[in-house]
Amino acid sequence: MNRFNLTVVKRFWAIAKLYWLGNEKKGANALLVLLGVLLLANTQVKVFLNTIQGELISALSARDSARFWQGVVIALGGIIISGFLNSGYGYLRETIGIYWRRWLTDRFLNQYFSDRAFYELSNFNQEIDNPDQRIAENVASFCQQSIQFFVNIIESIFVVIAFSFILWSISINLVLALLIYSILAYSITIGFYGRKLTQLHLNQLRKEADFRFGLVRIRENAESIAFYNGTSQEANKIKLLFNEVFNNFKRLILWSELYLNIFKYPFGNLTLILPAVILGNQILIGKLEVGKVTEAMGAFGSVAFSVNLIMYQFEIFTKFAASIDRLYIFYEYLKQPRKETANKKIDIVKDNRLAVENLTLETPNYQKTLFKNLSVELQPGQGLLIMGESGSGKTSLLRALAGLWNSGTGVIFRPELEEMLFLPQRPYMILGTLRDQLIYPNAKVDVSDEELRQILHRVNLSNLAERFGGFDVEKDWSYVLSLGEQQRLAFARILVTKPKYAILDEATSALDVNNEENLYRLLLETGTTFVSVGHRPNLKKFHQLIISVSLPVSSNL
Ligand SMILES: Nc1ncnc2c1ncn2[C@@H]1O[C@H](COP(=O)(O)OP(=O)(O)OP(=O)(O)O)[C@@H](O)[C@H]1O
Repeated sequence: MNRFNLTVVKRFWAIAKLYWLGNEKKGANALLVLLGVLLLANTQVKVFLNTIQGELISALSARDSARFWQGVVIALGGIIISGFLNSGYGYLRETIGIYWRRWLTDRFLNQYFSDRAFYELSNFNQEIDNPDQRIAENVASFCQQSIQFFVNIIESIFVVIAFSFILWSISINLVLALLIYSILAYSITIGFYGRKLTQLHLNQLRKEADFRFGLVRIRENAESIAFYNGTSQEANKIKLLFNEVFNNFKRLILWSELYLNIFKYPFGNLTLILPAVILGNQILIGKLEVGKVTEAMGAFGSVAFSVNLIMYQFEIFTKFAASIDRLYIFYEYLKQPRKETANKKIDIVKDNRLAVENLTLETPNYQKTLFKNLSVELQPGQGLLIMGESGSGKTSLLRALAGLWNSGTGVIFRPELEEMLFLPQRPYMILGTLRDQLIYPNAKVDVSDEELRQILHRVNLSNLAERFGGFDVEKDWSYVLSLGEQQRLAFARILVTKPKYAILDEATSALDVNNEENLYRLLLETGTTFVSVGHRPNLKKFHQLIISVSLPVSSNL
């Protein structure tokens, strides 16, 4: 096996063993054994049918009618049994695949959401493109294709063993020819075409994902694009992405269809004449019955097909190898502990208060120092207002409080994140019902519809539930609500969740002054300790502490 193959196999096993040696191994392996048994039975039927085929030809050439019809009846029995076996193992194969996929998807999702890997991936990491495609598509093809390959390999082994005996019994030359044929086929396909095709498939997967992601972004930002009248810009960009898909695909089919098939088909079709060439002489001198050539051709073809499975399914295999590669790199990335920033790292100390001491904050890659030596402490129930020019680092300070950014020095004292509710600058509307929106980020909260209705009334969204048909109706809320309504809805989460601490990043910026002041009055009533970022002077009266961050003191570039 060359190095290319070894890497693929090693990478494959690193992921596959998680399931097959993991906590579900008993059930999974039992199904696999059952699959093996069905395959074995299927091979036996195949061998049997092949022998009967030779027998029918021999009976015809001997003009023996009784022998012929007896053969037909037996063959029909075998054909019916093969139908049952094939459908049984096909069903079982797909069942194993989908169970494995469910398990592996779950595993990837757990890691994707743990330690906020998804945030790091979408903000700081450029190596792992399109994680969504890796979880949705690559996991699927990994599981389903591997089962398919497993079936093919096991079936091949059975076929090779069973039919080799038959070939051996007819002529040893057949077995030798088969051996040489197989070695040649294997080394040419893997050695010559393997690496190139895998690389092309890898590129194709990436480019297809980029193209799709481009289209999803347009859907998500449809209104802004329409307002800007940016359609021609967007169309050009998407067309460029598709062009990449097109160009790579052209290279791919050049290799997979033209160059590979020029070798694959003639080489495959050789099996049609080779047995006749090898046995021809013996038939001509009357040492063998004609039916033996038919039998040998069937057996030779089956073994050659099985041994050269990799050649016949080479395209699928290289595509599969590309999926393994993408999944393995993703798996390795998720597995490692989330990177700690090298030397200058802000300390977070869990405490029953919110305070920062000598905090110097930098952008994640240390390009810019946002502010230096900031110290401030909040007493329970107090509010802190952070003001300052755009780009001065107000949101970044909140990112540091949440632990999303940690480049810099100093200490942050804060409670567990579960006790803090963050309302980001862009109100985030999850997919789901109105109730889901209100109780977010909790999945379940013990509040009645009546209480929710009252809360909506207090944030000045009185008829929202009625407008959309109740609390259980699913909508794309970011489309059907105005920005100000979304901000009020997000604010209502504070009244539902009643967190000890709330962090508001310009959470009322889209509201008129009356609505904004109403929300802050409600916030004061709850006794929550809070930090707000805002620009309007009218906010000052709701906060005991006010700090102003100024534009970056230095650039580290
Ligand atoms: N992921 C990032 N990597 C590097 N720099 C970033 C990143 N995100 C933001 N910045 C930079 O950090 C600086 C501070 O950004 P921040 O969002 O904290 O500003 P802000 O004061 O909240 O601004 P605004 O009032 O406009 O919302 C900006 O110069 C911004 O360009």
